[in-house]
Order: sequence, then C-alpha cells, then structure tokens
Amino acid sequence: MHMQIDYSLYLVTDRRMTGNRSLIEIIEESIAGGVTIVQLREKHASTREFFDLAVAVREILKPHRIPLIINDRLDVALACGAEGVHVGQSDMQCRIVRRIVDRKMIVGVSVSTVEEALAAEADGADYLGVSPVFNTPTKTDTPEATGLQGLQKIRQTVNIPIVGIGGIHSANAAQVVSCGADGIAVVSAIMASSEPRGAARSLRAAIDSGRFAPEYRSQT
Ligand SMILES: Cc1ncc(COP(=O)(O)OP(=O)(O)O)c(N)n1
Ligand SMILES: Cc1ncsc1CCOP(=O)(O)O
Ligand SMILES: [Mg+2]
Repeated sequence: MHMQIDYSLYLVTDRRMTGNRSLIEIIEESIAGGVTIVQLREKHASTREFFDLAVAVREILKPHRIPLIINDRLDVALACGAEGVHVGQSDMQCRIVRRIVDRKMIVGVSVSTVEEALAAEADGADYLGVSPVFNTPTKTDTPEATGLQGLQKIRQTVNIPIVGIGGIHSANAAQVVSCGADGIAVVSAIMASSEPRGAARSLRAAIDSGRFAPEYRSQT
C-alpha cells in the first residue's frame, strides 16, 4: 500500500495557461498556497519532453512529500518514478494498468456516471475524478456535466476517495466538498491566475469551509 494521500487540493497542470511564466514556478507557488497533489497533464508534448518535465516536477515535489500523478501515460509515470497515473474512459483501462503495476502505484480514473464509478472501483482504482462536475472551457471533449447531484450519487455509491473536476473555483469549491468530495481538482483556477499562491490559498479556505457545511448535502 502507498502512503495516505491528501486529495483535498489537486492541481492539474496546463502549460497553455502559463504565459511567459515557468511551470515549475507556478507549481512551487501553488504548493506554498496549499496544493496537496499535482498531476502533470501534457497533451501535446513529445515523449521525451514529457519525461524530462516529469523528472523536473518530481524533484520539486519530493521535499514536500507531494505525490506526482502523470496524466494518461503509464510509461512516463513508471519511467520518472511518479507516485501515480491518471486514466480516463478512453485511456488504458484501470484493470489493465493494475496488471502492470502493483498497489503501490496510485491509479486515478475519470468517471461521470455511477456505472463507470463502480467499474473503476472494482478494477482497483485508488481514487476517482468525477469529471466534469461543471462545464468548463478548459476541456470541452467531455460527457455531460454531472452537477453536484451527479457527484453526490457517485459519492453514495463508492467507498474510495473522489475529487470533483471541471469548472471549480473558489466560489463553488465549498459546495463540491460539502457534497462529500474528498477534494477538488483544478486547472485554470490556479494555472491561469496571476497569483497562484493566493489562488491556492483561497481554494484551501473554501475547501475547509465546505467540510463544515453539511447543509449543502440536503439541498442538492
Ligand atoms: C483528477 C482528474 N480527473 C479527471 C481527469 C480527466 O481525465 P481524462 O478524461 O482522461 O481527460 P484528459 O485529462 O486526459 O484530457 C483528469 N485529467 N484528472
Ligand atoms: C482535465 C479535465 N477533466 C475534466 S474537466 C478538466 C479540466 C478542468 O479545468 P478547469 O479547472 O479549468 O475547469
Ligand atoms: Mg486521459
């Protein structure tokens, strides 16, 4: 088994949003603001570029004991010594990933329905990315948004940790958490912010307030 993972504030990177800033600097700032887990998401990099970047990101996460998750690519995750890999419904299936790696590797799976959630849990997923909770311009090739109600249904169905992703920012993060999510995963709320440390801090405050706001649960 791997160490206990804190999924509460999950940063998913996107270099299209970094402008002239360095990805490493944004990640470091976001950690100072309270990010607990980082996914390197590179949809256009060459394999070599992806690997080199993964090694560099891993170096900065290590002293903070923050797990690195690699999007889509189990080969890159294994090669750079990342703690985990995240796969979606059109990526390598979780049960096939599990044939290759043991329980030490964190495997996350994107789901948007109760059926997908149950299948991923049975296949050995460590956590689920409920995706997308809200529509988002960051990723448009998605199934219909689950909304808070869909997220809640999935929460009531599976026993593994779940994070909400898609259109989440400091004004709605508390609701997502109060619906039972173990955390929120964000791209633009941190990556597109001119102040990633402050953005992460605001998200952290919202997450913490959501944990103490069970009243949302009965409303959704
Ligand atoms: C935490 C988290 N949840 C969902 C996703 C989406 O994964 P996927 O559906 O495979 O889409 P891409 O990110 O690969 O475009 C995610 N990356 N992370
Ligand atoms: C990677 C991903 N998977 C589902 S929605 C999404 C993008 C989320 O981006 P944002 O946090 O900017 O809405
Ligand atoms: Mg994917």
